[in-house]
Amino acid sequence: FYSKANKKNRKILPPGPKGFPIFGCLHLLGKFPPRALHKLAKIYGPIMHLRLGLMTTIVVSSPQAAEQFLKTHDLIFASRPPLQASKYMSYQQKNFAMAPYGSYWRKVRKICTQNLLSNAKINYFQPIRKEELDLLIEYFKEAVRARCVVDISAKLSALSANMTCRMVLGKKCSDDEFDERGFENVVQEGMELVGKPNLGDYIPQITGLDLQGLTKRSKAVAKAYDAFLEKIIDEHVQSKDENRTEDFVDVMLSFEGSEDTEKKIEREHIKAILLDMLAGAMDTSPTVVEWALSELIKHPAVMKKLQRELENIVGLKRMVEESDLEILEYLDMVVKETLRLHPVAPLMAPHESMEDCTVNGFHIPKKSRVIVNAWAIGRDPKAWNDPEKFFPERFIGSSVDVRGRDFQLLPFGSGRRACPGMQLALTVVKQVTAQLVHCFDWELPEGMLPTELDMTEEFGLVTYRAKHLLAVPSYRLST
Ligand code: HEM
Repeated sequence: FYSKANKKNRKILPPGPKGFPIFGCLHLLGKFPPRALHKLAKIYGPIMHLRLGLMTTIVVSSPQAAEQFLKTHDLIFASRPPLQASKYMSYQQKNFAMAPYGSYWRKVRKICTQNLLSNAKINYFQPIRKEELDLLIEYFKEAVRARCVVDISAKLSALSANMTCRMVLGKKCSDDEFDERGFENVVQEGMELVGKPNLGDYIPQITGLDLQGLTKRSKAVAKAYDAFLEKIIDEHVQSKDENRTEDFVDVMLSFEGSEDTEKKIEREHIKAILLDMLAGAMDTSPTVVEWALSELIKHPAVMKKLQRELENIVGLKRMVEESDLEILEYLDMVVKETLRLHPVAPLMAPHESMEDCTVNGFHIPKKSRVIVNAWAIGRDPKAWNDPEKFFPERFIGSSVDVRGRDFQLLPFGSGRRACPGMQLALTVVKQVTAQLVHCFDWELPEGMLPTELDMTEEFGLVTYRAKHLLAVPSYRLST
């Protein structure tokens, strides 16, 4: 009787590969973990258990399983695990993206969504985005005159840095006011460090050894960030210009002095949140545009079809305006298809369970780390026909969207921890992609054929192209 009852009450973890003592399955992650985990999920199933170091990790790899974790049991999985990189670079996880679930996270999410990421604020910053994009178009027009190759990846990254700094910090940031490596490089290094598996996060007993040198690098990046943010905040505090338009730093500083304990936040919180907004916006959107352009160059028929849509709706006598985006249906499909095959945060951000939970009959222990493999979900053959093919037409007549309602397409996540910057991101991605495709034809350098374009991915919290996208523009408009 006892043995029967025991069997009945036994908690069964999801299936998964057995690992080595101590290291667990860390060696299975390979160079590009989303692909390695996708392969393992084909063997063990869409809810898989792995021990990564000493940490219980659950990997979610199908739309149905993702719905269970991000909708049905959303609250239980709404926290984040502690990570070394965030400890050093985000002031002991005082930022918004990695804060554990609770009242602080709720307060910060509200401040950010109301004061930077609401539709009203996005519209308010529209002239800034237009000015910066116009400058980029002028730069490419110069390149047309000089008939030279341009580094699209580098220019997109600079465009995004300028737009983001102006929206968040109220001004562009030149490299010379940062550490000698330059602003964009340090932010990119920070993103890389957050995304790279750090052994200390998986085997806490060896954290102090810093075997990969990642903690040392995180501390150096944190020091550069801190000096920079202190300078920006001081400039805002000391500014006597009464005509200056209020930016996000001013808003955050108004909470520092708040009498209301519900709203009050300290200087370290402000710096951590500013960093989140910079990191959240700077690298993600340009990377999506970079992948979209790569796919369009690789698929000339899709490029032509998108250019035809722009010709019909916008015409060749003017550039694309943000107000045109609503009715550009094929552009919407191209962006969705890009995000399906290249979700720039392919493993999202890690979630952590706050309680024991049972999902599909499997026991998920409290404090498990949960990884949702958006990269694998976008390639699930049960959800997508011919999943490896770049084919925007698959969205014709389909209501599937990227906003977190449809679990087969999760580039921005879903549920409580879903991306709060989605609306801003989609506006920027669509506007920049449309403008570059409308204003220019693009040819690969040195006679390279579209089929020869290297599409290798470089894994990190944001997955970039391993090689910069280079191309030669020629101008299309009649103005
Ligand atoms: C195309 C661009 C972007 C993509 C693909 C993207 C994707 C994501 C994803 C997948 C997550 C994690 C969701 C989860 O863990 O469940 C996330 C979280 C987040 N994103 Fe984005 N994002 C983008 C742009 C932005 C922008 C422009 C901002 C802000 C200016 C931003 C700020 C954040 C923040 C603060 C979080 C953490 C939310 C939380 O933990 O509550 N993102 N994003």
